[in-house]
Amino acid sequence: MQNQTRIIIENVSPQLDCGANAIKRIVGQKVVVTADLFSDGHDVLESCVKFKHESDEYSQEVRMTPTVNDEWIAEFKVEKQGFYTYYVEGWVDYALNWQHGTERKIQDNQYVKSELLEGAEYVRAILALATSDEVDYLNTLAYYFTTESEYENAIREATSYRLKSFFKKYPIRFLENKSLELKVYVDRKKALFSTWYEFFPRSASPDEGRHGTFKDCERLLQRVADMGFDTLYFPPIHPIGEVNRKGKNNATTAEYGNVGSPWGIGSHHGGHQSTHPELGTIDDFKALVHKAQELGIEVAMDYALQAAPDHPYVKDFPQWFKWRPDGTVQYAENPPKKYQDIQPIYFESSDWKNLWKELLDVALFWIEECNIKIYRVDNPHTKPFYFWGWLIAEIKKKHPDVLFLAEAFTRPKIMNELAKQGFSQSYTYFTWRNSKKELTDYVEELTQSEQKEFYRPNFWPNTPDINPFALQSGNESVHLQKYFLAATLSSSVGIYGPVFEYMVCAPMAAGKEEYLNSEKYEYYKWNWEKQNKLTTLITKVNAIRKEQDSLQQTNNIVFCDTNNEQVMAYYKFDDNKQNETLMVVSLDAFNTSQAMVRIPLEQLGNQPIHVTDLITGNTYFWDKEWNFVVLSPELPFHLFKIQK
Ligand SMILES: O=P(O)(O)O[C@H]1O[C@H](CO)[C@@H](O[C@H]2O[C@H](CO)[C@@H](O)[C@H](O)[C@H]2O)[C@H](O)[C@H]1O
Repeated sequence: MQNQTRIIIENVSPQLDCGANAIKRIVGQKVVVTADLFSDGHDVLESCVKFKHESDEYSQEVRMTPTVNDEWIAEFKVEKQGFYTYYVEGWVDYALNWQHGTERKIQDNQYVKSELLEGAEYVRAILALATSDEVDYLNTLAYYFTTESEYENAIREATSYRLKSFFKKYPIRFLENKSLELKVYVDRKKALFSTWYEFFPRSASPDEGRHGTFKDCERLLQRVADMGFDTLYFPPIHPIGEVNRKGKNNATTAEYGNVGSPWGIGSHHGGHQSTHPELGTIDDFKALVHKAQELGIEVAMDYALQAAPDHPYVKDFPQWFKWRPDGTVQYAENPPKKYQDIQPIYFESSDWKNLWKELLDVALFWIEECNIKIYRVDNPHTKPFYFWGWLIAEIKKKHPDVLFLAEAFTRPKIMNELAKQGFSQSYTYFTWRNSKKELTDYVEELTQSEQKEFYRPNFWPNTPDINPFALQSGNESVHLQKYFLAATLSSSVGIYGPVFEYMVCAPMAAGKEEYLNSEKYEYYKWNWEKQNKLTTLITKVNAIRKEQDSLQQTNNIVFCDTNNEQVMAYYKFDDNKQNETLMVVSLDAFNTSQAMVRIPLEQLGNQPIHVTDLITGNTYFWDKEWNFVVLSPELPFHLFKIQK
């Protein structure tokens, strides 16, 4: 049967893949919904957005208002973690249409007796819905509209705002139409705003030549907290395989005493639900996580689904690996990288249900036993998308607080798909974006395309796998720039800590982006007491990020023109425009840079501004559109708070 609705609803936004995937928000954010709505003829339309949290029985609704060219808009706030659904509903509002037409006839001095009788029908139709204190007024109206002697009162009330508000409140949704149901997934704030520090727990020992322990890590927590980091990410903490163990500098054979790569998980000491004996016990780890929490730090664990040849899984569940005719398993790879010390999990195994359950149990074990709430997921793009969709949904059902960072450095569509499958944050190409154009284009792509709805970037200037060419000079100014850019362009930032802070930079070989003597294959003794300019400025920038709401989100950004290719500037604002900042960064690590910066006058309300550099405390008054700045390699950025 043909649907008789007269409303066309098109271009509902935001939406992802026709509702197949959810957009993302954090608690307290708004979803601003727009849609095109129109019908044949000239009748008055009405529309609303209906939304509902998965735990609610009933939907709530907000009315849409027309903007231009048949586009309508409304917004709603998401208050709880988990899924919300929303859709647009539209109808021809015959009551409002009646009021609109009657008003025009009255203005034209026409006699509207028949229209008033019709109006009485609309008034009676809403009587049943009205509250007791509204009923009297509506009854009076019905009386006026049907009584000749009350004609003057009737035409006054027929055109009144009061009646209009009744029709708005109790709409008669005749032959309404509705859009597809869409989804938004709501996370806690940490999903959007986080400051990560990574170190290898085995390098936490203060004693030369001694393997670090969880207890040693506890002593470093205060330092991490003092620097303003809120997320401490550890590479895997499980027993490390002894068979095929890697040696220093990625050697495929280990020498006596080599500690191996922590991602080579599993040995006779246990697998993914055990801790490396030299780091300590599960109780020690629990104590560390607890102490970190007291200092406002969440410990993020690595979730790396692979097994060393001597992992207990290999013997106990051989069906979870793909055996070749020669009785071996092909080692794992992330081309061109070769991981000769680990075997990939076979997700298509005929025993896949038990396998998947086990992998879920691993994640739940650390969540439920040790209160872990953040996972950095190793190489998710080498495992099936549908597995991640399932796993994340299963965990979120019980623990909506748990967040997942996708460590996938691969093709853009694959990285996007992982985010759509539920990853809360993702690594990015920031690490390799250096010039003003590269950085601007990349951030605009992340914040102005559809990606802004589902992909939460986490900017890392370096990782244990990536010693980027840009940092290999060991130049302090470049390190300062990189941290500043990462921490102010994106609301989530992370560093592979001591190596970045202390500007360790020797590459494994010329033309390679791997670290020489990488901590991935040996432990270090760091002089954690050492403070330098980088430590001080990172601490300062992190403290400012905590105070300035505009730096706690990524999408509200506008790049500003400058007349120097080595100087970039960008303006950020919070959702209510209560907090506004302006960043100016020199990309020249060797020379003083001067530039004229064009401030975004329109966004600033076309008025003069005071800018206070939150790093130096200096204030400037800018009453023109173009303003002069000078930056030196010693302090290559301004972080201005804007005041009007
Ligand atoms: O493949 P990616 O570049 O995304 O890197 C991640 O996964 C790797 C495999 O887990 C991991 O590689 C390290 O561990 C391997 C297994 O022990 C070892 O063979 C590699 O030499 C070592 O780099 C990498 O660290 C991780 O970030």
